[in-house]
Amino acid sequence: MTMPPTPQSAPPDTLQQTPERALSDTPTLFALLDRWVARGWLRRLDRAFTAFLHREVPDAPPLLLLAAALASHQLGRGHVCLDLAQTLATPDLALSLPPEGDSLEDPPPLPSRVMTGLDLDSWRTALTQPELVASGPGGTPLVLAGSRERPRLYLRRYWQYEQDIHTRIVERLDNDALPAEARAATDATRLRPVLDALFPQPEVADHDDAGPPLDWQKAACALAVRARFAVITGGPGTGKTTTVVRLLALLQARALSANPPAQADGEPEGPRALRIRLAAPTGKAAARLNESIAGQVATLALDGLADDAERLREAIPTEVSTLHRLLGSRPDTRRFRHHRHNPLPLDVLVVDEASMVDVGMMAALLDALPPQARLVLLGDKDQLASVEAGAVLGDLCARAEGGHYTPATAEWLVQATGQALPPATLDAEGEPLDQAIAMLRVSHRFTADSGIGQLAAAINADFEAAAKRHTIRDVLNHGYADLSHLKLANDDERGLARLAVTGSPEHFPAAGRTTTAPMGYRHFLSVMAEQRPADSAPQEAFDHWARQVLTAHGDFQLLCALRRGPWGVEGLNERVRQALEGEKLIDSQQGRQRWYAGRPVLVTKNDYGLGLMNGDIGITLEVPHPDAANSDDGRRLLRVAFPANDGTDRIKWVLPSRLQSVETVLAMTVHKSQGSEFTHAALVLPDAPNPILTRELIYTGITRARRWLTLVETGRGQLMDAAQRRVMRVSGLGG
Ligand SMILES: Nc1ncnc2c1ncn2[C@@H]1O[C@H](COP(=O)(O)OP(=O)(O)OP(=O)(O)O)[C@@H](O)[C@H]1O
Repeated sequence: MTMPPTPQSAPPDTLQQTPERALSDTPTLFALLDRWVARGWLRRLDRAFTAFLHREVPDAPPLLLLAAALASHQLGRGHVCLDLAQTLATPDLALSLPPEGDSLEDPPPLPSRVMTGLDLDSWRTALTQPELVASGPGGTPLVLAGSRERPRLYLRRYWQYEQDIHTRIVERLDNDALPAEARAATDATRLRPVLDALFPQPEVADHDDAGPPLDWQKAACALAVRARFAVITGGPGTGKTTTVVRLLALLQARALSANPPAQADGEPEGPRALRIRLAAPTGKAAARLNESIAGQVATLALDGLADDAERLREAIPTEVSTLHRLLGSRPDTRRFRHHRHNPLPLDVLVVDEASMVDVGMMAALLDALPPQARLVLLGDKDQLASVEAGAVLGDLCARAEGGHYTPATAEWLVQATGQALPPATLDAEGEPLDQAIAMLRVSHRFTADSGIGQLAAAINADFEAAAKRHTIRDVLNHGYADLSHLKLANDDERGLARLAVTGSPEHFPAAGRTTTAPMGYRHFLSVMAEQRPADSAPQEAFDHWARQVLTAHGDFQLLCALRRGPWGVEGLNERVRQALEGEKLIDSQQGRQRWYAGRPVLVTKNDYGLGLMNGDIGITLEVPHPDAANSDDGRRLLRVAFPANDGTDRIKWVLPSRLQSVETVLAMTVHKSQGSEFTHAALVLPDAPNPILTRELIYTGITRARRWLTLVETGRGQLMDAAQRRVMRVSGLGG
């Protein structure tokens, strides 16, 4: 993009000596924006947007243009809007300043210097510009919303997204708008026997006189039956999938046993099964849900729920598609094939890993949903949100911990489930949205003796700083069998190499006492070397081999927080490549070859032509040259094997040269790892403080580990520092 011209040039000294002139003089403001762009503190896009506003309305006050530049900039950082009061309180947080400081000479003035003396009233007054700013619907490019004390400036499209999401959810929460038969179906006394059958009480009574502990899964299922919108949130292994499979069984059983409507000729039609669709934001997350849902549906006890249990089982789908595929994404446009005028042909939609869904996608999804259809969102509210603007699930679930169920909801739940809610979760003032949200609170994967579970809980706890540090230290020193705490010095190439190659099992307290052990990358590279079929073997043998290599690759992943630096993706990718080459597990000709057998790659952009989605992982493998397949002449070439991620176990073989947007994934950022899990995850923290290290990032990294976690500290204090820092997302959803 070429930079639009600066309206007039302002002498650079003016900027250094009196930077506050940028607030009253447009050329000075643009000179300042240019300096910020040159330093990477602001995006070119933000500057271009501001120049566009200036062209539209040349006398727009500089204070308005500054707010517009900063509002635009927030979108690239996950915020939906600019919170003016917060920006005045901490101006420097509005730009992308390098966390380690800008060491280059002659840095431009910081926002805190420019905005000295600016108060909220003056800023808000400058935004009174009817051609550019409105307080609601209209055609202006900007919208000023929020309260007088906390005004929020939006780019119109994002304001509209939030409005649409809010309106559509409110509509869905209104049960009175449901047809009478659907309302009757939420009759608690009719639900009770079905819920009792689907959620039997554990036979072993591990409870005291107070009665059995509340089964939140049963309560969540009941709440989700009541409305056309429901959220089930919970940490890893708390039973989100378990609950939703039972919810689908309940809804489908009811549909299949409903009185069939009469046809025109008086003959009853067969009962109509619900059209249920399952979706997830990434191909990887879709494949994972597909696997766990298929397992659960196959073993679900359905006796007593339907006359024909097998027919019911078959009517619960297990195929999961990506949201893009479901909505019908089209290359090079933000528009989808499905929208309100061409709604999705479905009755129930379940979206997993909803924490990764940004405002734009959520608005599109709600727009494409037919009015009577149900939407059930599943996800972990404590995980990192999407890198795109908006943390919709986190916003919706802001009050989930406290429940806020009204007495009416509590009473209904007693009748529907036979369970009383804990008094701490009741609130006579609870809002309609609260009644549709359930938080699962018991992990069935990470029990009390799991260090992964304990560490995740300690990082997430809302304790005061010293108590939190204490708890985290206790967990790390406890000696849990599944948790290794490793400290690596910056120059400890051998320690890093050992971790990457072998997984450093010797650092786990139970090493040697279990039949299986945590692995490193040697595992998948050995499977690749040892299980390769002969060149003359049929294609199926190569597909089978690729599946085994991909599965083995999922047994270990090095995760990190940053992209740059020795402990970021770039540094680690290179250092680990050298380590693997040193062990003769790969041969990249000392890094001269970009493509080599064993190179794992991550797709970084959707490629509709190849059917690959952002986040897909493939492994480069050596296969026989097509011309040499039958002659055994040893000619080979490299192809990258990807799982089809479409509910089948198909393998897609892609020529490396066709892959435009991929990167080596010997190390992966935690952001990119969302929606994936690894048998052994090694989370490497950087050696210097960095604001990107937050509680959400550490929690997300830790919970990528299914069985073993190695926490690697390379400096001092980064873990404790991060545990105290929360991601702050500015938005208007969820209060
Ligand atoms: N009430 C329960 N009693 C015993 N085991 C359970 C219960 N609920 C779930 N599980 C088991 O716990 C494991 C995790 O459950 P599930 O996959 O439903 O959780 P999830 O929240 O969807 O997990 P994920 O983090 O993978 O999304 C499964 O093996 C499941 O069978």
